[in-house]
Amino acid sequence: MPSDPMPPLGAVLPRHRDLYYAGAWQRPLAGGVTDLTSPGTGESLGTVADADATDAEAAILAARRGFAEWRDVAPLERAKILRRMAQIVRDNARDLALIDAADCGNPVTAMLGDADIASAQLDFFAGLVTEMKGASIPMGPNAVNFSMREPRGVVAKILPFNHPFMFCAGKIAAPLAAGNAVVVKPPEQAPLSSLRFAELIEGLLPEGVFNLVPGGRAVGEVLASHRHVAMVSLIGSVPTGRAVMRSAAETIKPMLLELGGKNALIAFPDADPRRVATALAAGMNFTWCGQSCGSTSRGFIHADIYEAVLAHLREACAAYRPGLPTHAETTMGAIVSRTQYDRILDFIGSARAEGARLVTGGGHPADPALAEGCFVEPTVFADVTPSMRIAREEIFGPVLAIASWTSEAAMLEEVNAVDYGLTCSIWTQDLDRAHRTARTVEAGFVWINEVSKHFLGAPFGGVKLSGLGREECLEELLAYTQEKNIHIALGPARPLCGAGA
Ligand SMILES: NC(=O)c1ccc[n+]([C@@H]2O[C@H](COP(=O)([O-])OP(=O)(O)OC[C@H]3O[C@@H](n4cnc5c(N)ncnc54)[C@H](O)[C@@H]3O)[C@@H](O)[C@H]2O)c1
Repeated sequence: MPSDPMPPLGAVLPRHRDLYYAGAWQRPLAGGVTDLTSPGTGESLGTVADADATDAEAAILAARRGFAEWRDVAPLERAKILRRMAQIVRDNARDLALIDAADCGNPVTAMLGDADIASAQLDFFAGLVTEMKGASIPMGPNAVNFSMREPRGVVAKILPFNHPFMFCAGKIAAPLAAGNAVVVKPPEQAPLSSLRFAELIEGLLPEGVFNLVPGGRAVGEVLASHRHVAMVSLIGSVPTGRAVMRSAAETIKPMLLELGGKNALIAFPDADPRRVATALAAGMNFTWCGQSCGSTSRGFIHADIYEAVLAHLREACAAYRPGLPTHAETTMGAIVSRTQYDRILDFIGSARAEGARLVTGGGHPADPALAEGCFVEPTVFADVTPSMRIAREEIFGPVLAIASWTSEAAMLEEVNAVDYGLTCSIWTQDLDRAHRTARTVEAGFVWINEVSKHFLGAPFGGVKLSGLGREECLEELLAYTQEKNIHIALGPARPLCGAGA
């Protein structure tokens, strides 16, 4: 918990509400603006620019010019600038966390953790700049053949609403470290922390290297389809992933996609029911209302420990109490928007109608202080069957669906029956069984007797519909590079022969 009192929100909000490109603040060319509302209180947060396609093109052109300069900055110089950005994030963590709390509804104290993660990512990729290595290939005494890695060019980063600031600051680390210029499209629901970040790092990078275009889908579509964007990276939903792939097809753009999840937590009969219950609550990321791609929103609990786990689970969920996101003691925030709130309540209604057993939660909290905000209690349904909507669809809300099992084979079939494949958490004391299960589940990131955590350096990403590529590791840096092979003929000139096709 922060020791100093929280500053007033008005003192930390960004002064600039426009676009940032070519090293300066720019008005949207068609003058578009959109209103922002705080999801915790329903209060207005003012307006912000709503960029359109022509704005996106202007930012891309600025980024092209920025790239021409940035690619030639020595890697260790680039690293120094990234480290300065990391320090700026640390120095301003509380203000950035408060902006996100007001704008996206996540609790301010938890958002300080987002600032830690973003600054750690900036430092991590700063440390990897010289790992963008090529290789030499033996070709005999009269030639030198080597490959080198180059940055790709302009990289578009299209971001979702659940960790606005962490994604804006942390996810530009790898492309910038590799020598690319970036055009960031922040989430339309919560762009303010990205604008504040742009203010804070103003002047640190050459003009056009970091560009920020607040707007909606129209901006994303231009970024994904434009011939001068060399690569697109999206964190978002599966339908948006498909749309981005279609937009990028014309220009054969490489991409990184971090998409949705409907992840499983599996408990075997030898697992401790209390620890499993705590893991189920922690794995749901109730702090930010389950609005997390990696949330383990499906619990598969062996029948032997099923009721014991459910009994502990009520207590584990009680640790998360919805409260005003900007208050330091709040342990669970608000849903990002009225649209998402209505969607989540609709899922809860479907679970009731389809006969799931409500264990805890199930609606808006009774606290009158929260009446105007988009709050939903931590909600758990038991006896969920595979055909229910809450068993199959990503809710992106604080709704956990639990089922009991007796046949390991049938349970694993059900775990793998969804088209998503991001994370999975396995609870057992039997190492053979844990390892066998980890090999069988279709997921890109698996915890054994652990849940929710990410580990910088360990590849994070999904299989099946959950995405393409891996982040938070060396592979992320390398994804923003392309290989060029160079062959140098040495010695006296010889007749050309054996020319390639
Ligand atoms: N795998 C991960 O690491 C990860 C992390 C966080 C969130 N997510 C996923 O994000 C989703 C929730 O976030 P959201 O509702 O903001 O997602 P979303 O897909 O609605 O929007 C994400 C971003 O894409 C933009 N966008 C929307 N349509 C577009 C189009 N046709 N072309 C280009 N851009 C477009 C949006 O404006 C926004 O900036 C969930 O599905 C969640 O699982 C995944």
